[in-house]
Amino acid sequence: MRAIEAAAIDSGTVSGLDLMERAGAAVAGQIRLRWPRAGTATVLCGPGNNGGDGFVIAGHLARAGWRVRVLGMDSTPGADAAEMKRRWREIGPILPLSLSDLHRARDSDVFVDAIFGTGLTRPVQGEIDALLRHMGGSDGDGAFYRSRLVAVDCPSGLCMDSGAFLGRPRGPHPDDLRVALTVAFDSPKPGHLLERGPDCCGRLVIADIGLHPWRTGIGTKDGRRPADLSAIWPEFDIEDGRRPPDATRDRNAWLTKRHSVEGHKFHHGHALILAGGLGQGGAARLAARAALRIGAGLVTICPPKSALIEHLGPPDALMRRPVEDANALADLLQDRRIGAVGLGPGCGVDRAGDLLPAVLDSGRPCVLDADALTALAARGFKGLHGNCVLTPHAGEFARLFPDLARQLETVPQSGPAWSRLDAVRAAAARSGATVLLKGADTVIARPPRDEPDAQGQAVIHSATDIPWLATAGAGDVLTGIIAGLLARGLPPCDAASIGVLMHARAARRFGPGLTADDLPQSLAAVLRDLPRRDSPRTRPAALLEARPLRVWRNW
Ligand SMILES: NC(=O)C1=CN([C@@H]2O[C@H](COP(=O)(O)OP(=O)(O)OC[C@H]3O[C@@H](n4cnc5c(N)ncnc54)[C@H](OP(=O)(O)O)[C@@H]3O)[C@@H](O)[C@H]2O)[C@@H](O)CC1
Ligand SMILES: Nc1ncnc2c1ncn2[C@@H]1O[C@H](COP(=O)(O)OP(=O)(O)O)[C@@H](O)[C@H]1O
Ligand SMILES: [K+]
Repeated sequence: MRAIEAAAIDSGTVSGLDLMERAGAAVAGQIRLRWPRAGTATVLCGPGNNGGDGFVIAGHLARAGWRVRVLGMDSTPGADAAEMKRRWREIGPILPLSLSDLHRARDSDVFVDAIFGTGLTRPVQGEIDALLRHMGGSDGDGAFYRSRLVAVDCPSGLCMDSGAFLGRPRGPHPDDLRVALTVAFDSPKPGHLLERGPDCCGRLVIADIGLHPWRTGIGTKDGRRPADLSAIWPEFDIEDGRRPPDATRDRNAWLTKRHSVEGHKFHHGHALILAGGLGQGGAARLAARAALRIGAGLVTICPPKSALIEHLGPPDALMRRPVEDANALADLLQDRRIGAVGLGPGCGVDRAGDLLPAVLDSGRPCVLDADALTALAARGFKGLHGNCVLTPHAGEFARLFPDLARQLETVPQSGPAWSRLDAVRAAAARSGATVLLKGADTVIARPPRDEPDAQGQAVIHSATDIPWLATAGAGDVLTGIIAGLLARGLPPCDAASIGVLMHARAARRFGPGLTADDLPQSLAAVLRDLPRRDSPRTRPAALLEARPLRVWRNW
């Protein structure tokens, strides 16, 4: 964000003061939209530019007829914030940013948290810490403040790179400041989507402050985006927010129409799903059904011979072929038409460990999940290659990468804190495979390549609005979706990212009461409704509301 802002300011087209004015105006506008009757507002201003935004907000609300109280610090901010502070002083006083002055402001309809934003570098301490904890609720009236709090960029104390509160143990904490509305600028940041972010930010609104040209590269002097940003801003696509960009619509057309009119089923790929012993077949069958639904031309499920009987029922579209051991699998994989392999769900750790070398030696794109990950943790990463996708949940991730998982649990003492994004990128670099860490805040990273543009590309997918997706077998369905997309020819990181997106959309579309069995069926409806080139524009692009957090973000 800082690099984009710097590029915008360096271009001479816009000044820091302009950006601050736009940011403050956007927040004031959101407040007036949600509290249409002018009331009483208390604006809490910190020492930096976040505080600068606060002074702008105070001015806008005052001019709109609100009674505004500003609490601020006795500090000398940078030039832009100092100018905004000076302008506010022409309108009203600045009271001390203290707990006692906050208590005197309890008649307020709205409290604006403009204390810290993206510039937080260390845990908050002293009087401001006490004030934030009071509003958070551990020793105060949290529910009272929560319904009235509007955060500028983020709730203060939250690290925007990680979604962790600096100085606090990871995970929910009674002191965490949770707000009703967060207005952030230009784009959601990782901290809005990861860990505590979604819960603490409340309703998240992304306000456009005119930085697109420097995000996408249009309008910079040499016509390119700043080089160091290319890896983190390749795509921007918020579901339901606005008409999808061309790349997304091309992708949607590909997903629904398949390749060409002349194509036959083999052109749409053949996926192999390996299954386990008798009585364990459900997980693999879920994966196989999902691979069929996402559009693989053929899907074969491969249990050992003794378990074949378990797979004789529907779906009839599924092919069955017994695979006894690694040799049999290696023979089968001589067939070049088999485009991808799914290994792990319901396989049994021993069988998965036995079959794993044959899968890896074939060089075939593969998804390794569940028991295959446990087997992998025991044997190490040798043989993994760039066409492998690992799909661990948190427990499996800790088995595979214990040091990275431990680092994610330490109390962060400085910003930017080590994040899930960092951990998954490190895991991808170490294993040489695409890694997908499952959860409400799924993170996907591919191993770094030599080209600078592609280095460490990662994706965050937020599914905090669909808790019913956390149901037995949902992960098996995801394995099948990704295997199906790999068989259809998508590169591993794309197959993983698009797979997660389709998986979540299927759950969202079905709604509460979902079981994993419903997901493949629901996928058909999702594919049917994907916006395509002729889809109408649904909302103006200026304000993107990302709540429920249906944010698909490619970093
Ligand atoms: N740049 C732009 O063009 C635009 C930026 N915009 C806005 O600016 C925000 C970012 O501004 P920012 O970089 O000034 O950081 P901010 O979050 O205000 O805090 C920094 C201050 O806090 C201090 N500090 C840090 N940690 C602390 C602690 N634990 N306890 C105590 N102090 C602590 C730190 O001091 P220092 O670390 O230097 O000692 C510094 O003084 C961004 O979120 C958005 O709202 C918009 O206006 C759009 C245009
Ligand atoms: N709180 C949550 N909200 C939304 N989705 C979740 C949540 N927790 C987990 N998920 C998703 O649910 C699925 C569960 O997969 P997994 O843990 O492998 O379960 P299983 O092994 O039972 O299939 C994953 O896609 C994961 O991202
Ligand atoms: K803030």
